[in-house]
Amino acid sequence: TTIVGCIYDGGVVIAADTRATSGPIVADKNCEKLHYIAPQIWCAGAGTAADTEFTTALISSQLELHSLSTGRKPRVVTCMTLLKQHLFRYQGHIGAYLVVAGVDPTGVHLFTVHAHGSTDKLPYVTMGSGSLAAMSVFETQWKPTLTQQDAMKLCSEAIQAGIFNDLGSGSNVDVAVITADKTTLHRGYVKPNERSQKLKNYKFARGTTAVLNEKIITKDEIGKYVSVQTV
Ligand SMILES: C#CCCCC(=O)N[C@@H](Cc1ccccc1)C(=O)N[C@@H](CC(C)C)B(O)O
Repeated sequence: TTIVGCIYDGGVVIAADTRATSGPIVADKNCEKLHYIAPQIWCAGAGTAADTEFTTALISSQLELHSLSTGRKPRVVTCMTLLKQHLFRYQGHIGAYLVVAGVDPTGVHLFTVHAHGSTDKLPYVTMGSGSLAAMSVFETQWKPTLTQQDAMKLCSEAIQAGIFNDLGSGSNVDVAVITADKTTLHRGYVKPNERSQKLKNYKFARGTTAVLNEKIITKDEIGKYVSVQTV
């Protein structure tokens, strides 16, 4: 996985690749790594797919209950604190590595939360197996004055660095843009690895493969050819 976050003068952008792996196998070529926490708080996840999915859903629920009880909009720092306390309690056994981003009444915020419970608050962040490729893009191109378009392009390029240089990352770029007035999710913002049309269509007419012999058998003779256990 390659996931990134970047603050700009009006909000925050997070982005992710869409590859899920199981060892050398690509288990999912288009999975979703950007998770909804609250209307203006979203989370990008790396690590164990199940852990990132369930942990973000759990904290989203806890944050909504907290927001209802306080009668206030949820804060990004509250989300980060709930996540770090949960993950710390499980001593790293919940393999969730998260970029938490959003806008709340106190401003624009971007955090990272690691599986063991450590957190960072930064203007730009990268995580996952492709994080070094992505960070090379930020360290060479980030600047304090970025427009929304600049930030979206920079995050997209950082994800593409992971997609093309890290085998744990691939396929498409998903992007979420969070500002004071709305959140926009761009699923498939860039699709740099779409398969081209196959050169030929490999549909062969019936009879292309010769039938060498044919045997008609009755239903109760099937047992001779196929072992079928009836439980
Ligand atoms: C099989 C299957 C479904 C996905 C398994 C699965 O969690 N893959 C993990 C790698 C991993 C981790 C721990 C144990 C085994 C395999 C994976 O692809 N993580 C990516 C992010 C998630 C959200 C898709 B990324 O960090 O590379």
